[in-house]
Amino acid sequence: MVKFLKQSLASQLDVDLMSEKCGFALEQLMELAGFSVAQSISKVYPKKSNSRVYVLTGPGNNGGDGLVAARHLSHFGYKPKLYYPKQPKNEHYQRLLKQCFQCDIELEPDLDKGLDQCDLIVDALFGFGFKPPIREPFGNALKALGNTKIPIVSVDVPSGWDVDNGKVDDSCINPEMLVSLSAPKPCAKFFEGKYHFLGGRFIPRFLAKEYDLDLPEYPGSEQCVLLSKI
Ligand SMILES: NC(=O)C1=CN([C@@H]2O[C@H](COP(=O)(O)OP(=O)(O)OC[C@H]3O[C@@H](n4cnc5c(N)ncnc54)[C@H](O)[C@@H]3O)[C@@H](O)[C@H]2O)[C@@H](O)CC1
Ligand SMILES: [K+]
Repeated sequence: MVKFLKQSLASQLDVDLMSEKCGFALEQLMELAGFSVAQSISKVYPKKSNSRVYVLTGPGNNGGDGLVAARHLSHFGYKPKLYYPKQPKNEHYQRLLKQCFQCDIELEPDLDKGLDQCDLIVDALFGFGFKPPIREPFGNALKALGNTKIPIVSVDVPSGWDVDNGKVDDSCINPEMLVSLSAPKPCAKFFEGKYHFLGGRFIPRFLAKEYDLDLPEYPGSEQCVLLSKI
């Protein structure tokens, strides 16, 4: 079984990946992370019955993964829409959003309407950078996700959960699928959904060793691996 990467170490790993030590750019990692999320979704939710995907996109890199996943899902034949209430001004995010628009992905700022008209939700609001308490408008969005019956796919961390300790109360969201990125965070121990994937296949072997990560084998050239299925 893989080891869990607690919040402080996940941030440190991120820094190491993008330092001179490893030489990655954020754009590269995010592309691979988001692609692995889209690929995981395509393995579980057939596009015929789950084509309308509402991607809830947060203000940080977890949201960036959501934008990348939305673009790839569109290429795979799904019909994503975005909830993106806090759009960062920096060029990287502006480019990711433009790429979504060029794939005919629209914004749906009306949360109720977006949830009403989708078959699948991608929760890309917050990952390992989340620090409670929640600030609006995201409290509202999480409340809506906590009440819906539509399946939720959470990117890296179920949004609103404590990264190291899991659910903070009964109103927390219950994703059906979790795609952990690079390595599962400790909150994944409390995940009770059906499908737990690992994606973000970019950790160099020496770094995995340094962080004492026992990563599973990815099958062939796949970008994701199913860790457990209930
Ligand atoms: N090393 C990796 O594995 C990689 C991780 N990536 C993604 O990057 C994520 C981490 O990204 P970040 O460090 O940007 O963090 P997040 O995107 O998890 O969250 C940070 C953002 O959320 C806001 N925020 C934090 N707490 C809040 C609260 N209580 N209420 C409202 N807003 C709040 C912050 O102001 C910031 O904009 C990972 O979970 C993963 O999805 C990938 O993009 C790239 C590589
Ligand atoms: K998330």
